[in-house]
Amino acid sequence: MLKVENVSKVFRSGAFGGKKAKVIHDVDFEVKPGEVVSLIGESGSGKTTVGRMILRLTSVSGGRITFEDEDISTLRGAGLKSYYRRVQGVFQDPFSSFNPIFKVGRVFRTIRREFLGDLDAAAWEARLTGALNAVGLEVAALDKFPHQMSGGQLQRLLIARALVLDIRLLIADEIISMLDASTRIDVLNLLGDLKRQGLSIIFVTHDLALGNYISDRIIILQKGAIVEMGTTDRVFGDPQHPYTRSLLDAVPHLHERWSDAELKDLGLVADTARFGGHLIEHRKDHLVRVYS
Ligand SMILES: Nc1ncnc2c1ncn2[C@@H]1O[C@H](COP(=O)(O)OP(=O)(O)OP(=O)(O)O)[C@@H](O)[C@H]1O
Repeated sequence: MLKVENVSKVFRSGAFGGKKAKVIHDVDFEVKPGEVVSLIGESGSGKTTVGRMILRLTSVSGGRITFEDEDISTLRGAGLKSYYRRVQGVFQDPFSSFNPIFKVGRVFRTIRREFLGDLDAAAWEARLTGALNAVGLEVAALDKFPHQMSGGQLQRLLIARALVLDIRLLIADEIISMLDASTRIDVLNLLGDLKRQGLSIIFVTHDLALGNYISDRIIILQKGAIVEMGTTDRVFGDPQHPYTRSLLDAVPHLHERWSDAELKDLGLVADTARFGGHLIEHRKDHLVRVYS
């Protein structure tokens, strides 16, 4: 579905763009329908730049990106609009996506005007209600101002804004790093639900523990290059690259299960695991609670 083929990125700076910095080196990977792929790496490793290139927010310097067999760099006008109906991004700071002086419903009116002008009022209402319900919000939420909502609710609204379109791929760039533990679980569970409904997700994170929980495949980026890529079980269970190993070593207790006695002491069920220093209770693919 999405193919990122030998992509590189050079940023130019200085007078007349004389200074060049190559920040992405021959990045090559694929995302299949309904697949969650995590891009993991330290700050500055190039995760956001890769996501922005896929979203065409920044250009590609070398290689190419295709979505459903179309080279996205060639898309213009109606073709580009159609692309954004299928591919959308949600970013780290939800507050920055809303203008504080307008009610949050405005972002949905903008989306309708830009992409869904052909829908009549009833079809639009049905679509909007469906998208909001999918993220656990009511239409009444649209009447609030951003400051009247929590970070998690705003993040849900942004996901709903993407869902109101016919998206097939969501780029989720550090979308839970600013949320508190319980809201993180809500948003992760929501992503899990969307994946089960067939949505592909590129989950950008520096947090290996969360990448572990949510992804089918893991891509480890270091200084703009992929150093390791594979199924989540393989990368976490048998890391090949020293950089992956060092990232894993930095996460305490990954994969370590609490003993039954410990769980009993805490009054928890056995289906509980400890990820990255958090104790995560999960049932049937659903996170229930995180204990820090
Ligand atoms: N517009 C730009 N101009 C010049 N350099 C840039 C620009 N955007 C990003 N970079 C550089 O590209 C490199 C990769 O940055 P990027 O934001 O993609 O990394 P990241 O892994 O997403 O980091 P973080 O987790 O901190 O967001 C960094 O060295 C950064 O300084």
